[in-house]
Amino acid sequence: TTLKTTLAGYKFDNCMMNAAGIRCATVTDLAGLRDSRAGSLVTKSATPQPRDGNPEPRMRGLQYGCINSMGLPNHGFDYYLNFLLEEQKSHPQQTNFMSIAGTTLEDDLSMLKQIQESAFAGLTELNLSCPNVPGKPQVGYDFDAVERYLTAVFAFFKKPLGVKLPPYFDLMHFDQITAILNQYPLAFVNSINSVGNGLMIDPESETVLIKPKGGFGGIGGAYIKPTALANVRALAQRLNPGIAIIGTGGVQNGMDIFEHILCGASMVQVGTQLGFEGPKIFNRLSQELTRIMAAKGYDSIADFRGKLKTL
Ligand SMILES: O=C(O)c1[nH]c(=O)[nH]c(=O)c1Cl
Repeated sequence: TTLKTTLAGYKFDNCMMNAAGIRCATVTDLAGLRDSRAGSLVTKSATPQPRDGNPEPRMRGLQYGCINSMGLPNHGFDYYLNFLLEEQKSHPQQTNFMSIAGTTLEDDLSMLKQIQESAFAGLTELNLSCPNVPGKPQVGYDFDAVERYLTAVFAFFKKPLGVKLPPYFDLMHFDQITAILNQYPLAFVNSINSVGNGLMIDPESETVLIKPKGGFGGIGGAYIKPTALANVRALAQRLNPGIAIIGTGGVQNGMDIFEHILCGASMVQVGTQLGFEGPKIFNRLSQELTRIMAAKGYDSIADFRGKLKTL
């Protein structure tokens, strides 16, 4: 039984990795992921300059997941590109991802131009779905903007690139977004980001839990697995076969990873639960998934990827 996977022509020893934003903001965090059983790592979404992010408290663990309104705190584009370039020299056997989330198209294009001209040989994840920058709507919910962004990007960017999408909740929206995405040479689509602008309350103190945006924040964890699986499945059913899918959302155990792959994912990312358990979680998840596959008689994830049955 093997957990290895391929995505956009790149080989990974393990089909699981971190989700951008969780335990990946500093070199120490990133080295911890590299030294774990994860098959790859993705950096915290970068902006051209370092950002402090939103006022605290801005993230809270909950009974079945978490709420966050971090506001894109990060050490800036150069910090993460430098880490990834060093990694290529010290650990050439692992392919990594760089996540970028400019607050304007110009910022995204500027970072992509620097990636294009750099020696970075991994994959780029263009985050179109940060729900927590006050005053900035999610690009992923503005289909004309998605078209404008991808047309501008692919006018010059030749390295492997995918997009991180927000969750959609209407079958027409799945049709519309995939009709756009299928027009571009995307290496992958990563679905989903947190379910935006949820609200969690402390009824004792009759107060919201986080400070930014009156308490509104992105929801992650077990709460969002049904939405995540539906998005992975709907995209897999509609995207050109050349566009791989990364499944993200609601993963707590090996069976959740199995379900994402059954829906069509070639790589599965772990966020909230990684935040709770740390990179050692990939030992547990790998063991659990291996046991599930062995019990079902599957040797590799290709044996069951996308093979969800309907009734
Ligand atoms: O507030 C954040 O930093 C954040 N939080 C999220 O839940 N998803 C994102 O893409 C980002 Cl960029």
